Amino acid sequence: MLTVDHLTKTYPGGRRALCDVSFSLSAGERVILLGPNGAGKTTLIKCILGLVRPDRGRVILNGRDILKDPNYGKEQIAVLFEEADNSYAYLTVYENLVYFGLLNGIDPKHVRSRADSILQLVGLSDRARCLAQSLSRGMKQKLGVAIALIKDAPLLFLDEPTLGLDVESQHHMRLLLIDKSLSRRAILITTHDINFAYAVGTRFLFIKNGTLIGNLIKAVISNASDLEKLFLTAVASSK
Ligand SMILES: Nc1ncnc2c1ncn2[C@@H]1O[C@H](COP(=O)(O)OP(=O)(O)OP(=O)(O)O)[C@@H](O)[C@H]1O
Repeated sequence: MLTVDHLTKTYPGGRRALCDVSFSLSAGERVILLGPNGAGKTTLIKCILGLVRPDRGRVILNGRDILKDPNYGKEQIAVLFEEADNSYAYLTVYENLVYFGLLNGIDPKHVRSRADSILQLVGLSDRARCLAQSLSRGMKQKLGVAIALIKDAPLLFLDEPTLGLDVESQHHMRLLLIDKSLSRRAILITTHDINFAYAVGTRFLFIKNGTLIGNLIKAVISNASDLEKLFLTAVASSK
């Protein structure tokens, strides 16, 4: 579905944020991007989305180069950035979903029932009539995911989706991401939470200093502490 091919990026006046990064992502996969602070995770997502222009490389989605055809990329990828407040404070939860559904081309005849089912999926049905501004941080995060999901894009990118969530909300986020209703999508997630990563991921990419230093499928990893050990070893042994 998605092929990232030799992406390289140096910010003006900065050091290299991405160095020859290549990987692929198929439908049904939940790929976790793990890396220390400043490793290049957000830059990678932004380059794929065309929000940051890479110096070199290609991003091929269903055979089309989305760096040359950014509208196709925007259509096909839903994204939630770290701590991004993507909702309108003075609309209710439900109104936000209907608004973003319509904005993303959902048929007006179906947008309400789709909003209902997404709210149920993320566990926000009982808050449907609340103003977005009245939600707690965790609930806002759920609304953010709901807004990303209503787009019905085959690719979903989530940048640190559990940041600031309490234990129960983290648990719900895990259940949501492995729910069978999302199983046909390809999901790319950045996180620093190893337990969450292991519970949700089907494959793990390790990145350090802009370079991919590991690409492991879940079958070769026994548990979350094994994942942590493999990650720390890869980070320690790369320059
Ligand atoms: N707009 C920018 N201008 C200059 N340098 C930047 C910019 N954005 C990021 N960087 C630098 O690029 C490198 C990669 O940053 P990036 O935000 O992609 O890392 P990250 O892995 O997402 O980090 P974190 O885990 O802390 O969110 C860092 O050295 C960072 O300082």
